[in-house]
Amino acid sequence: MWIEEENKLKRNLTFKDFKQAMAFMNTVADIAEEMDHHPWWSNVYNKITIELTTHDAGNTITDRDHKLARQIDVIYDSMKSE
Ligand SMILES: C[C@H](O)[C@H](O)[C@H]1CNC2=NC(N)=NC(=O)C2=N1
Repeated sequence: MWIEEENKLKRNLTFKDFKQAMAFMNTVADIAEEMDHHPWWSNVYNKITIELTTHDAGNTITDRDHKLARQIDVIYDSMKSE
């Protein structure tokens, strides 16, 4: 699950394969645009590292980060069962 470190929420996710990781990123991208709140993330094959912090608040953790984190958990949990 998420850890709080260096004023960021951090989580590492693993997927079935690269395609599923990309599908996840595209789904989250839509949510991030709707929320106008965007992750810092990196992908290597079926693994994604995500860090959430709020730049507008001086790179601290705000409710916007927790809200996006919850949305990310919902999307990830829905894909794991695929
Ligand atoms: C101009 C734009 O609305 C702001 O820069 C938004 C965009 N996405 C953002 N994402 C994150 N993580 N933090 C922000 O403060 C933020 N601000």
